[in-house]
This record gives sequence, C-alpha cells and structure tokens, in this order.
Amino acid sequence: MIEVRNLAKRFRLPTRGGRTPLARDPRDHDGWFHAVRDVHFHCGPGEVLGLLGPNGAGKTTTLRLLSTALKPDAGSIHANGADLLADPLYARRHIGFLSGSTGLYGRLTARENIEYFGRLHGMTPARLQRRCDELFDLLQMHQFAHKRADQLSTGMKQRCSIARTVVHEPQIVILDEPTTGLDVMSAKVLLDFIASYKAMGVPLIFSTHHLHEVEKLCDRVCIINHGRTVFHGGMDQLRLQGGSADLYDAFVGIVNREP
Ligand SMILES: Nc1ncnc2c1ncn2[C@@H]1O[C@H](COP(=O)(O)OP(=O)(O)OP(=O)(O)O)[C@@H](O)[C@H]1O
Repeated sequence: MIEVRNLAKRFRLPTRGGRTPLARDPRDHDGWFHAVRDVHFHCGPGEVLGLLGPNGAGKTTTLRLLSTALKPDAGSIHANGADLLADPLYARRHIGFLSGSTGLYGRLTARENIEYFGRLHGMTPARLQRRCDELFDLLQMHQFAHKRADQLSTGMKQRCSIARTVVHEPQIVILDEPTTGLDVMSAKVLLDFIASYKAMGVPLIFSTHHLHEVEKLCDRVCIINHGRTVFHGGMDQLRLQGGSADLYDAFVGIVNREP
C-alpha cells in the first residue's frame, strides 16, 4: 500500500535583475512556483492507480517525489508502513520507478543493462539469471536481448527500461507515461505487463494521457489540475462526479470544474 497526503513542492522562479517576475500562473506566489500544492491518493495491493491531468498539472513532479528523486516541502508518503521521507533508502530498495528518460547505457546490450542494474541491487547471479529470463518472457525481449541499447527502437528501449525498473522485484511500481510514443503493439506489451503486476498483487501507479488505458486497467484514478488533486476515487465515482458515462467527457467535466 502506498499513501500520499497533502504533498507540496515548490520551485524558485527565476528573477530578472533581482526582481521577481509578475505572476502568470495561479501557482506563482512571492517568487515561488508551487508545482504541487495538495496532492493526495492511495493505492493498495493489487490495485492500479492512474494519475491523470493536463500538461503541466504536476504528475511527473508528484511521481518524482514518490521515488524520492525530489524532496517535498510538505506532506507525507507512506509505503507499506514505512515513512519514505524519513527512510528514502526504503524507496530505493522497494519501489521501482520508471522516469521519462530511458536510463540505459547505450554501449551495453539490453541484457547487460538489466544485469548491471540487478547487480547494483545486490542480486546474486543465479537470481539475476532467473529474473532476466522471466522479464524477457514477460516483456517479449528475447529477440533483441543481445542488441546494444543505442541500436534499439523506441518501443524496445521502453521495454528494456521497464525491465530495468522492476529487475529487483520491487513491492511498489511507479511508471511515468510508460506508453508515450509507442505503437499499438508495443503499447500492448506494456499494458499486459501492468495487468500481470496487478494480478501479482503489487500496487502500481502510472501516469498517462490515454483514457482507454485507464478504462482497461485502473481500479482508481487521481486527477491533478494546477498541482492539486481534484478527483480521487474509483471509475464509477469518476463517471458520477464528471457527469458522464463516457470517461473522456467525465475527465473534461472534472478538469473544467476547477476554478
Ligand atoms: N525543476 C523545476 N523547476 C521549475 N519548475 C518546474 C521544475 N520541474 C517542473 N516544473 C514545473 O512544474 C509544473 C508541473 O510539471 P510536471 O512535469 O510535473 O507536469 P506534468 O503534469 O507531468 O506535465 P506533462 O503532462 O506535460 O508531462 C510545470 O509547470 C513545470 O514547468
């Protein structure tokens, strides 16, 4: 279970000649940009949570806070009872985080990349071998396992990055826009992967702009707008509060309702 409460993160706005620029965004205040102002949600065992919101809403910043790549200014994050802000090592060991960058070494093969990250997590050679075989099956990577990462297609690189993210069998998985830029077949491999994690009972959070993915996979949804959670709940609740049985219209209804 991962639980996020009242999360906030601000960034210093650049100054011009020592003066703070005029506020251009509702999140600009006194020389700070409040990228995340009040985000809350939870995701339990076997649940998939979809993190949605318009461009710039604060999704990536929120996920980076969860992965402890960024430190929040306020709020709390608990994972399986551990306080991630007090114990960031817990996050490194037990959370698998896929960020926007591939994080792969171009001169290593797909397999060497996964093995390298597995060794960083202290996995034994036997466990690593078993895990690689498992992941290569799950993500259909056998065909390009021995190709250099810098010679892989976008879809192959993304599968490789996901394998790297979960090589150490994390208890919680967080994926930032995992299917962006992928063709239908590559996206399907990743969506099947998410479904298999759900079946294993691992809480999984992913951000996306694709509502059909949410409809297919998510048990709950968190919609962020201007850095705030404006909706958190199940799919039926989303349709009810958004005023439409159509997910797209319900999403637009909720986002437009925010002042
Ligand atoms: N390091 C930073 N310094 C200043 N501003 C930042 C920083 N990181 C993010 N922001 C700002 O915070 C806001 C939220 O960005 P974020 O990347 O979290 O949005 P997002 O919801 O993931 O958007 P998208 O859907 O376009 O990926 C944006 O206005 C962005 O410019």
